[in-house]
Amino acid sequence: MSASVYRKIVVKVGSNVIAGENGLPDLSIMSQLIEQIHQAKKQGTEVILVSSGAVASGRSLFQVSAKTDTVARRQLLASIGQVKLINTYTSLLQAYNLLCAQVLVTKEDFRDRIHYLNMKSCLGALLQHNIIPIVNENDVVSVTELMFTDNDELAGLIASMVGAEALIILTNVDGIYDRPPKEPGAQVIPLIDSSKTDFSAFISAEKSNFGRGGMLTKCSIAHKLSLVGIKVHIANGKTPGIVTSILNKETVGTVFSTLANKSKLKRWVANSEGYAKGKVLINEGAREKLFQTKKATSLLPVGVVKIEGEFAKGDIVKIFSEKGELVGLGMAQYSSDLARSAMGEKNKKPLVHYDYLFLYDQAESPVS
Ligand SMILES: Nc1ncnc2c1ncn2[C@@H]1O[C@H](COP(=O)(O)OP(=O)(O)O)[C@@H](O)[C@H]1O
Ligand SMILES: N[C@@H](CCC(=O)OP(=O)(O)O)C(=O)O
Repeated sequence: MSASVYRKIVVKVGSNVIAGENGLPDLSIMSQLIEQIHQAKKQGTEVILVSSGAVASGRSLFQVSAKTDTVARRQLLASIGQVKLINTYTSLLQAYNLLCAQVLVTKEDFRDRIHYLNMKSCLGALLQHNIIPIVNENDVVSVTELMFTDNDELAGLIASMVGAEALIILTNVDGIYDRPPKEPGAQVIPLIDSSKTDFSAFISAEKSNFGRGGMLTKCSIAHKLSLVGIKVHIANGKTPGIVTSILNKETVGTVFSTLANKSKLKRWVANSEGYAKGKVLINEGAREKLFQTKKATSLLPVGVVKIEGEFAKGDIVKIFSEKGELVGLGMAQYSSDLARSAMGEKNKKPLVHYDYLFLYDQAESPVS
């Protein structure tokens, strides 16, 4: 058996892969997936599974009355269905003498560095003990604005957190097509240059029956992960042996090229955009200095022209150029009040230290 191309991967499986035509979980697909995870582990790859499918599983157990409102309906189905989903994985893994762990998370758990580190050490301990973490959103408490866009976003955050080399997104199409998949002549794009950010030319907002975010979310996550050196594969989870094929370097599905590797701290910052508390506007001189110098440069108050919103020490802030472009993200070293008083002044402590500064550096060349 050849060694896998990756040492650590996150595999995300969508509701439409887990669920058959009738919306109920498809046992043969799930067992195929588990068999491939077992195979990957034998090839020396650590695997974290991010699995959707709680709502679909709930549907197979219980019929919610038509009068129940949409939020309660989802909570009900997901909370009932998650038990079945994890039990199904547990029994499928038993055949290989493997244990799994249920990890249910919310957006809040990614909000600050302490929560983030707690979750990270739990996942680390599970992997160390050869247990497969199976992650899903905690749909009981994650409602409306507290929700992740979808589990693709969650999987991206997990991949970044654990320092995975790749995220494999298993969906119900063969990859990203050069036009809506049902259009005649549509072809899968094998490799996408991650420095591109506009995917709207060939990706429609169309979603599969039970999907939440659609293909555009997958692309924007793939783009973000490529900036921190994580490869993203998008492939059809219903195709037998698909994970094994990817790990054996076969050309299947779509892969996003990666850009230069970044430190773990920068990975965390890079994936924290959704949690930013305030905005920092910098002048052109500061922007040039941050981008052009070969030296590690921190963001100093002298280059800051405006602070918007309130933030505390340790919060993530968005950094904008004077033209209004989002140029980066950083962790503030002090509060918005102190930042306002230091703004424009020389010889002040950096507002964002270089180690906690992530710049959207489009100039880096892809290293696919
Ligand atoms: N260019 C494209 N290539 C592939 N899929 C596309 C494209 N444009 C839109 N889609 C839609 O994206 C869907 C996959 O996203 P989604 O429904 O969120 O799946 P999942 O449940 O696996 O997360 C496909 O079924 C397809 O309908
Ligand atoms: N947490 C939900 C899945 C939500 C979700 O993002 O679904 P999908 O777009 O199919 O990955 C569930 O388990 O049913």
